[in-house]
Amino acid sequence: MKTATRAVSSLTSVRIAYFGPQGTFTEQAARALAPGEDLTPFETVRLALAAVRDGAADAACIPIENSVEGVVPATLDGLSDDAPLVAVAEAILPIQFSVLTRPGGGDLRTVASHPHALAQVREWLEANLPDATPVAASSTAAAAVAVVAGEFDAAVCAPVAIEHYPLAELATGIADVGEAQTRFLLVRRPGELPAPTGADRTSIVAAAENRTGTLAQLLSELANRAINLIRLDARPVRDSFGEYRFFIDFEGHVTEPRIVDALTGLRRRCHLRFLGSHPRADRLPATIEAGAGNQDFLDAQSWVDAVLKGTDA
Ligand SMILES: O=C(O)C(=O)Cc1ccccc1
Repeated sequence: MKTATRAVSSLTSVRIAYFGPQGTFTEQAARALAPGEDLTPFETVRLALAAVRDGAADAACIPIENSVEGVVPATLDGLSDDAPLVAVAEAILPIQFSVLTRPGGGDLRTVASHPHALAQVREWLEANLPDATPVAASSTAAAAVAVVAGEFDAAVCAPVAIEHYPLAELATGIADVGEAQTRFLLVRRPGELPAPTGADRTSIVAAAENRTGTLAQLLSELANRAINLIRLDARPVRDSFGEYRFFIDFEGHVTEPRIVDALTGLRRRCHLRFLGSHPRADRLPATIEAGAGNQDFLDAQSWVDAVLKGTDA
């Protein structure tokens, strides 16, 4: 299976929490992001993140977004609540599914999986298992565990799940949308940042006030500096209906002068949480427009410094 990853080489002998149980897509991503490391499964994204926050794990691997279904809400909420965590690496996995059942067959009345997985095989299920009721499970592999326990009749899983559970493969390689991909993050407590590569992603959460033009003003801080926006999602703040947090990803790394300039502009306008700067799994280099490169920002700063010193005007 082709996997695009940017691994963090300094991650030696660390304990990695991942969204499990064994056999999830997230476990595959964790193996790609932290090869050879000690991996520990957690039942939910929130528990994996809590393990990093309380020091039980040094990093956590979690799914963040899917090309078909969009963001994983539990991940966005888990990163914006509680103590800050930052992403230090990402992996993008191609996603296809297997349908697993108990050996020996029997009626297939229920089919369980993670909601993102069910949404990605809806047409296949309607055509092939029209009598099976889809049931949400906490993860694809949790659905396999439940099938082994007799709670459901079939599970939509990662193809590797068959290696972990005593189940039979009813179908494999299925996906309503070919080329579906999911992006995963490796997150740690704030500390040393991965070095800039020229093909980086910076992620922030902005808690903007509900006023006319607020979001446009935030985005203009990026647009005015020719910084390419690569993701924008809103999540409700939960305790105040109609209020949202904006998850904003853009090209570039927090150590670059053009990004520092944008972040200070954004910070003046609203409360921010920094969610990390790390290499992009797709290795797409940042778009740099004429007059908006780091040297242009440094030159402009030098001119202001010279004006202040009285050596230029
Ligand atoms: O449940 C899993 O296996 C996960 O890792 C989450 C997920 C679910 C569906 C597609 C990609 C990732």
